[in-house]
Amino acid sequence: MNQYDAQIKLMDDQVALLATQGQMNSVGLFITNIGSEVWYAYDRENPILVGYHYNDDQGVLREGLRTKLPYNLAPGDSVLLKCSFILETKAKDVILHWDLVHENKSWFEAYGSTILTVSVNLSDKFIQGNVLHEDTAIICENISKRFKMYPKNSSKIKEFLSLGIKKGHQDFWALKNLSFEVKKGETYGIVGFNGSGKSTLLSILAQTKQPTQGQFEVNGRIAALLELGAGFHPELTGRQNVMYNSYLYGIPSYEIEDKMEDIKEFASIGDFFDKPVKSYSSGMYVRLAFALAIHVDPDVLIIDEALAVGDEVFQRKCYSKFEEFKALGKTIILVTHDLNAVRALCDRVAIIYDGNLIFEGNSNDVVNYYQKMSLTANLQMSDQLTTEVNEIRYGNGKARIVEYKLTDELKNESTVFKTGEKINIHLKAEVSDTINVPVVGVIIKTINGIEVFGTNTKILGCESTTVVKGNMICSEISLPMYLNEGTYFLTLGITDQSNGETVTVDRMIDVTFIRVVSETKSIGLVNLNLGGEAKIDVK
Ligand SMILES: Nc1ncnc2c1ncn2[C@@H]1O[C@H](COP(=O)(O)OP(=O)(O)OP(=O)(O)O)[C@@H](O)[C@H]1O
Repeated sequence: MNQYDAQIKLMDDQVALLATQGQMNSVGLFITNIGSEVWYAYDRENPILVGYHYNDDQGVLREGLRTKLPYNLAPGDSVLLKCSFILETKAKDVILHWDLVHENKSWFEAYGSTILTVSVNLSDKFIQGNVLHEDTAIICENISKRFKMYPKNSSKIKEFLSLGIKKGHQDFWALKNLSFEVKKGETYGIVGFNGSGKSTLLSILAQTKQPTQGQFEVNGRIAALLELGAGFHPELTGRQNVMYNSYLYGIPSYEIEDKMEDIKEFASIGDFFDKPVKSYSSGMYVRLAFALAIHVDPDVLIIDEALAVGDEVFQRKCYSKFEEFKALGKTIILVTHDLNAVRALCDRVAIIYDGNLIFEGNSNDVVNYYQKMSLTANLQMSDQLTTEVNEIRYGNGKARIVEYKLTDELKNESTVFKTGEKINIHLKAEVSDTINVPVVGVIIKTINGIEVFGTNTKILGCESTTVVKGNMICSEISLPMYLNEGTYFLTLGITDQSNGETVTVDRMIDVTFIRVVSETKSIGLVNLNLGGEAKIDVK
């Protein structure tokens, strides 16, 4: 068995390798302590990564790695350096030489790139003690990320050849001074509109991108499910990709070989496990990626939208894995547009808007706030930030709810109901503009925001007639309370559902709450014991 001294992770997209001539298709890394290049045979059977090491006649350890790119790079294209591998060395420092080459049938034909040389002091930089507080899983301080936007490929070459004197790019700040902390065992959600910077943030945490400014630290091993199939090589089989990726996670091959059958079983993709991943459906990609991520035994699991692709059975399997992870005190960072999943899974949530972290709080408050944000066309951040989260109300204003009350079966006003009893929800709204198809609705949620039930006057069979300015909408929705004992929040609203579209007219989120008491005990959110029967025989 090997004894590993250090794990090197080297990433820096600010110093990406740049092809300058010909078509390049491989990235090579040479590691040497004395500066002379190490050559090694290229294995065509295993084209993704070839590792090599030996002690030279002076007893110095030499290493080389090569990664075949799945595409050709043209002049002006660059490639992000990302490397994580186990280095067997007793040396205190090493020098890494990165370059791009063109690999032909039997040999590397030409060089055509800048060669990047990096000195790595292993003792200082990579064998560090844990500097975080032991309760903290992740801490980010003033993280910013700038991308360089080049109008044309040639702008990049021109800038490079002028040694940076002629600026050919514009700066784009995708993240601006983000600071937050995630505690160990927390499930932390990140929501935000398209392009707000969520994936960029996760890539930084997963260490596939570097922040331009700021610092962050992660306590423990991190596994990330980023964009679909990221990290998988299309030509390799699922099994080979598992080996390759676990190598990147810094897990020795004997350890992952022991887990291979479990990974295969969890992924449940049958014979496809031994077929090239380029033949996979998007669902299969996710199954393999998720199976791998949870089996590398991470302390922190990062998930970017990936689960939406899997089918329901697999999603349920993943959610039960989440629960297991949470129970084990592991930390999860989840980016998703599925607000119900955020409510159900996350302890705390952050909203990222235009690269800024604008709001952080418990999942229910943040999701309510975010829903309001989504419906507010012109977001004025300063106004939004002063809004009280427990008074969230929005809509196009064509009608306004002016009165609501809850009554029991005897029409007495109440907020306490027995399981099985009827609840009547009365609502009155003043109309200030024409609404073609007014529909009144209610949503019932648990304290932690899970939507238990929702209905509306349309679903319940009411005919809607057009209302105009000066009219009053009066509605009553009656529902049997089959909820289990507990406290539930009600959201009330009016929508206009003409022409197949649903436009929110007035919506009051979590405007009131009820308490449900139950004489018959049961488990879960609903109580079906009222009509339930049971038999037990002893034979
Ligand atoms: N490599 C890059 N070069 C230039 N701009 C980039 C790069 N990667 C991302 N961006 C830009 O940074 C911004 C944030 O992108 P990011 O993918 O992080 O957003 P997101 O919130 O994850 O979006 P979505 O919800 O659509 O996935 C976007 O404007 C995007 O165009």
